[in-house]
Amino acid sequence: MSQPLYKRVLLKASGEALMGSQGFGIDVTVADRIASDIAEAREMGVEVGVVVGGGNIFRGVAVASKGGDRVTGDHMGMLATVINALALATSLRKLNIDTVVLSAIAMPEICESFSQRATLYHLSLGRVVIFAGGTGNPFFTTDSAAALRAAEMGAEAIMKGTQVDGIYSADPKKFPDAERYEHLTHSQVLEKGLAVMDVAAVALARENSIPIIVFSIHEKGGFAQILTGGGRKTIVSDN
Ligand SMILES: Nc1ncnc2c1ncn2[C@@H]1O[C@H](COP(=O)(O)OP(=O)(O)OP(=O)(O)O)[C@@H](O)[C@H]1O
Ligand SMILES: O=c1ccn([C@@H]2O[C@H](COP(=O)(O)O)[C@@H](O)[C@H]2O)c(=O)[nH]1
Repeated sequence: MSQPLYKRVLLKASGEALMGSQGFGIDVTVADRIASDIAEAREMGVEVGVVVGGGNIFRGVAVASKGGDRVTGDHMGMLATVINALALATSLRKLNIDTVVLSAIAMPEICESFSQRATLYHLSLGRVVIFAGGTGNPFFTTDSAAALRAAEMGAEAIMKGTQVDGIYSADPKKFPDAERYEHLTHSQVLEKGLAVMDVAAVALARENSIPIIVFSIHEKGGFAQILTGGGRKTIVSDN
């Protein structure tokens, strides 16, 4: 097995990817596959924190766009990320991977509450830590939560596992001729307005000098490949 380049990373797993071909909700076979990729990373000795999106269930803008209250919509979106976190934890535990869910919104009957201290404690015991509930605040996204938790857990990189295999000159789903970048700086992502990740997330990663690696979460074994320096991806770093 190749040596990983990182000891501790934050995986941002696409919520939308979890629905598979269903169009909504969670396809357990997809959750199981993503869990097996995380298990592979653990077998390599990499400490893993995970933020899961909620796009397969709910995004706050859906309420706002129909004249509803954005904050309530965002609360619904954050609850969606808790559902996804519980599903992914279930898939990991089926593989005997010790996993804990820490939520930014207290719900003690369901999971532990987030704190940096709890995070570092669970990581030190070799557990996968899944961060649920985003940042706990409306008007943010789980990309921002990923950058925030990466900084708090001392992650060496944010691995954004998404629907596409890197950052392109334009959204490759809308512009098939768009070209993939191998490498960008955080500032270039912001200056060029490349919308694969939101501005707040990229700015926070830049401020804390945390590289972001964008890759496709649909590739089985793709996460381990990226961790060892292979695979198709875009690397965003300081220079
Ligand atoms: N310049 C770009 N390069 C690559 N992807 C882009 C770009 N601009 C827009 N995108 C789109 O951004 C999407 C990723 O955005 P987003 O983070 O919302 O999705 P996600 O990873 O599925 O997250 P969620 O967890 O919210 O479901 C890609 O699937 C792609 O279609
Ligand atoms: O910190 C956060 C994170 C998320 N939200 C809301 O949840 C949904 C789902 O997250 P995605 O990142 O879009 O997958 C998001 O659209 C927001 O409505 C939030 O309010 N705060």
